Amino acid sequence: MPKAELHVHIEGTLEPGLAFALARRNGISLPYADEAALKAAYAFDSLQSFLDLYYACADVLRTREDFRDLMLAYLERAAADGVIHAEIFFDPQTHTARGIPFRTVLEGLEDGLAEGARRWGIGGRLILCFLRHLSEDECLAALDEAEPFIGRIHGFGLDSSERGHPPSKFARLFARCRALGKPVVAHAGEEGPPAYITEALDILGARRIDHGVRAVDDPAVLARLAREGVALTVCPLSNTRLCVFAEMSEHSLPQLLAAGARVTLNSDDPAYFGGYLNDNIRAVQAAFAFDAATWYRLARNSFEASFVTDAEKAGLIGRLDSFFAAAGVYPPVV
Ligand code: HPA
Ligand SMILES: [Zn+2]
Repeated sequence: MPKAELHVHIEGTLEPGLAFALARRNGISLPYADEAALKAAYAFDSLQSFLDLYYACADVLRTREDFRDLMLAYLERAAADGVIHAEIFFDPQTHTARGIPFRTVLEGLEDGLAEGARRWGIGGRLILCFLRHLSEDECLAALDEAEPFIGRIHGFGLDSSERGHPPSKFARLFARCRALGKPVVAHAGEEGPPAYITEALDILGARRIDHGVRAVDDPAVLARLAREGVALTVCPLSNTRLCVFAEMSEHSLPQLLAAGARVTLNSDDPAYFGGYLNDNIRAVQAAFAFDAATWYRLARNSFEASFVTDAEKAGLIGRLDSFFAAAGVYPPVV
C-alpha cells in the first residue's frame, strides 16, 4: 500500500550492523562487544531508557558519508514497505554538541535523499527537531546555526525527554520557526499529559502532533483534535516497546480512530523498536483486524497530513487510489 511516513527519526534508523560498520570505519569503539550485545540492550522501560542508548549510538556518526549511508539504508527499507514520501526528523544538536558541523549533517542526509530519489523514486524532506531536555537558549542557538540553510529545511519539530519539558518552555523558539515560514510539529502526549498537546497547538502552533496517544485521557482534547483535523503521527511499536501501553491490544489507536482523529501510522525509531512501517502495520492488524476502508483512511491521512503542495498531495493520493482500484477494493468508504 503506498503511504507517507511522517514520524521517523533518522538517528533511530541506525541498525546495529551499520553502527558497528561506522564505528570500525571511524576507528572508534562502541561500549558493546558485538551486534548481539547491542541488541540485547534494547530492553526499554521508558522513553528515557531508550534515549540514553539512542544518543550513545549516534556517536558513530561522524562524516558526511556516514549520514548519507544512514539515510540511504532507511530509504531502501522504507521504499520496500511502499513508502513513497517521507518527512524525516533529524536532531542536529546531538551531533553539533560532539563537534560535527551542522553542514556535514545536513549535506550527508541530503546526499542520501538525492540518491534514494534516484534509486527508488522515494520523496524525502527533512524536519529539524530540537532537543527539549536542553534549554530554550541552546535551541535558539541551534536555530541560528540552521538559519543559513533554511531553504533546505522543510519544517521544525520538538523531541527527546517529554516529562518535565512542556511545549511552553519553547514559545520563543517556535515563534521564530513560524516567522521563518515553516510548518512546526511537536512530540506531545507520548508519556506526557494531554495538556502538553494543548500547549503544542496553542503555544507552539503545531500543525501535527507526534504521538498524541494520551489524548484519550482528556475527552475535550480528543474532541478538539478531531474537530480541528489535527493529524496524530502514531507509532504503535514504539509505544509498546517504551511501555506507553503494556500490549498492542491496549493501545489507544481504536479510540483515536473512533473519535474521528486524523491518525497516521509511523515507525519512530525502527532500528530500536522492532520494525519499519509495515511491521507496525502488521502488529496493528494482528491486534485490531481493521477493514480495508480503515487502511485506506490511514494511508490517505498520511498524504493529507504531509507538508507538500496540494498538487503534490493530489499526485500521491492518486497513487493510493490506483493501488486500491487494482486490488479491487475501490472505491473504499472514506
Ligand atoms: O519517540 C520519541 N520521543 C521523543 N524523542 C524521541 N527521539 C527519538 N524518538 C523519540
Ligand atoms: Zn518520535
